[in-house]
Amino acid sequence: MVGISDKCTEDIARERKKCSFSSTELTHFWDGGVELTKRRKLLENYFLSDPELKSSVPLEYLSHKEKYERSIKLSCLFFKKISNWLEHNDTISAMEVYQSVLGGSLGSAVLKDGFPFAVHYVMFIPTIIGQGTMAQQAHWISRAWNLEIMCTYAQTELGHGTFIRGLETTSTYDPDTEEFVLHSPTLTSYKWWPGGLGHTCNYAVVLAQLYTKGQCHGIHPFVVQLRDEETWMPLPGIKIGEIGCKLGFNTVNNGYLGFDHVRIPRDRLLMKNNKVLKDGTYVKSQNDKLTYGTMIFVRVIVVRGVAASNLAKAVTIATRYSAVRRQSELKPGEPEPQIMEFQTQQYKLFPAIATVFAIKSSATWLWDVYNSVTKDLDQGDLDKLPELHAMACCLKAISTSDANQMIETCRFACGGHGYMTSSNFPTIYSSLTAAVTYEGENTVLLLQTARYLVKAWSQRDVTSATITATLKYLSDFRPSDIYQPWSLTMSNLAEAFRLVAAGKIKYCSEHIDYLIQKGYTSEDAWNATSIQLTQIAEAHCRAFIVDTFVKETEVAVVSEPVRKVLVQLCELYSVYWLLKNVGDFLVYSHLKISDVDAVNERLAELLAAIRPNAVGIVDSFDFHDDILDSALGAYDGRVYERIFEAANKSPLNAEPVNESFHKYLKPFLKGQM
Ligand SMILES: CCCCCCCC/C=C\CCCC(=O)SCCNC(=O)CCNC(=O)[C@H](O)C(C)(C)COP(=O)(O)OP(=O)(O)OC[C@H]1O[C@@H](n2cnc3c(N)ncnc32)[C@H](O)[C@@H]1OP(=O)(O)O
Ligand SMILES: Cc1cc2nc3c(=O)[nH]c(=O)nc-3n(C[C@H](O)[C@H](O)[C@H](O)COP(=O)(O)OP(=O)(O)OC[C@H]3O[C@@H](n4cnc5c(N)ncnc54)[C@H](O)[C@@H]3O)c2cc1C
Repeated sequence: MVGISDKCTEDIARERKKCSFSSTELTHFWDGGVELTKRRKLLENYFLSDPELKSSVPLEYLSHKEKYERSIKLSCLFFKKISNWLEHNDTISAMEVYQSVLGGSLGSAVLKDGFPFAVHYVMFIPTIIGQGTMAQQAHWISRAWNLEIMCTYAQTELGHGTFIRGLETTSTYDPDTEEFVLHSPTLTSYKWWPGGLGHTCNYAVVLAQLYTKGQCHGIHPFVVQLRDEETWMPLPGIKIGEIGCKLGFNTVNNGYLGFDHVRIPRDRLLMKNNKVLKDGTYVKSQNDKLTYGTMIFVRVIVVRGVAASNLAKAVTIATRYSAVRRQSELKPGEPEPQIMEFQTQQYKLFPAIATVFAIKSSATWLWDVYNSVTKDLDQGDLDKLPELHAMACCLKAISTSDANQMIETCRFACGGHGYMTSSNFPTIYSSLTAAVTYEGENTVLLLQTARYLVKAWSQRDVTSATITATLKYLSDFRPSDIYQPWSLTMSNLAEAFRLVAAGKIKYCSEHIDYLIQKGYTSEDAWNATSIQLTQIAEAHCRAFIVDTFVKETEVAVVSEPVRKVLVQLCELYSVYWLLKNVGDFLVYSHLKISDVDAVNERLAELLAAIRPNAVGIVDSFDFHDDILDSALGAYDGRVYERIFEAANKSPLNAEPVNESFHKYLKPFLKGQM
């Protein structure tokens, strides 16, 4: 084995030397500034240096029950440590600390397979803020924030996750006792999935159909106590448990919950938006979709906190591995090349790197818009809610779906070793792929965006004076029939994405109208167009992402070498997605068949240009080795030693002969069984 390590470390060191820009500067850009990098590192040192938060036995070798028990122990230690930090440091806000802990990176170094407390912070508290009156906020936020209670968000049921108007749990108001009576009338009405619900939480926001004076008013949020605060026993009428093993999230303690006529006081209905008065009178809010606010919040944070962050990890592992792994021959007789020299390998890695930066720039836009719309909502101004909803839906869907596919591609890029748990791809993949489904299944979310786009198309002339920035290209749209020469400038590429989106939206709208004229109902026409409808949402989202990325590269306060890298990545993102959907560009943009060769050439040039900087770029994500947790992706490149060390942690290697030999194999081989 002597020498292997040196060769790998030399290979990766050489990569770093040939980098044309400062990786540290790109880290600062990625974090949002020098100060934010400092703060992130401070927090990482504080948590990751604590031996109590490290585990000697890898998670995968524990039983399901042991995994859960360890996750609770580590979560308690971890959150205790957060409280200690916040007590003694006021330089970093609580919000920032929780973001970095729950935001997919720091937390994953401690609990690889997810936190049972995550939904408490990410959904319960935001729901109280968004849906509770001032008095309810004062009561519940202080209890939840001080960790006197542990809470979850119980919306999905066994029978319905997407179609939340179809939820079956009922909450019927009884004016005589001024209570609501919660009930699960069927098996399919059992709550199913909420994180931490199984054994970790004693309170939940429960979404249920509100009945008062014999009338149903649709789904509303109620704070419900599930377990006794001392004994943790389920309260009378509460049927509760854990839903069992899953592809991932096995330490999140997702649970089920049923109610048998459980009574709760009237003030447990969160009444910021809708109210039930003592006598049972229902008072409706301006917009019944305000009840859906928490979902928007989570969709917004998933884009960067889950999609970009997990893809960045995967591509860091695969790129570093590709710099030290040598295989095959490029030219006969020459030494085996680093696998990153193969153009096909570059095509697996570099578009994923570009996608991380692309998602990040859109995520920043989305977060800013979310904060500004939330302020408007507090003033009663709902004008920008539809645009926020439409963009949160498509960005959540496209970012998680791209990350899902690209993480798999990064695993493929690592050959057989990518399939080892010690590569960390299984955990990265399983935690990301869940996001394709949770918080709104992606197809369903794309159809929400499509609904907004089709509506915007029909109104584009009437509203062109007030049209929002993300839709302006629809009112500017002129079909691309008039010949215009194709060019590979960024402005032409961005324009081509807009033309494709607008052209496809126009086609879908006309197709729906055509089917309706043929006698379809509008619902049937919608369903019969829905494949293309999901594609218009994707096209709109891609055009938006390209546009946002281009603008970011123009205004970023960075040195010229860093800007050059960003521009190359932006162009690669555009060219890659153009070629993936080349048919659409031929139909709807100025691209002609005779131009396609030049686009393919440009792709090859960009891959070659990014090649020398690839390791430097992924280094700029600056993942601590404990966060990456990968035998293939550690900073020093000592891949083979780490794979070997990880294999020797297998409990099977603790003894030379396993007892199953004596019990079964030997009698079997000797014909005695
Ligand atoms: C730092 C990062 C850390 C992150 C860590 C995350 C870890 C957490 C892990 C897991 C958590 C997962 C939690 C969950 O999954 S909770 C459950 C989430 N469930 C869903 O998302 C359900 C999806 N379904 C829906 O959202 C809706 O039911 C629907 C698909 C939108 C359909 O609803 P409905 O049928 O009522 O609506 P319509 O289609 O008829 O549309 C009516 C109009 O309403 C508008 N609309 C819809 N939704 C919203 C919204 N959220 N906000 C604003 N407006 C909305 C829609 O556009 C229609 O408008 P129109 O004007 O056209 O009539
Ligand atoms: C890891 C994980 C954690 C979760 N955590 C929570 C939680 O904390 N709290 C909570 O309440 N929930 C939680 N969920 C539930 C999650 O929000 C739902 O699973 C999700 O919203 C999808 O709903 P569903 O499972 O009913 O899928 P379905 O809606 O049954 O989807 C099945 C298929 O039907 C298609 N489909 C459905 N409706 C339409 C339509 N209108 N048009 C076209 N196609 C359609 C979908 O595209 C999909 O292909 C979690 C789920 C997971 C996987």
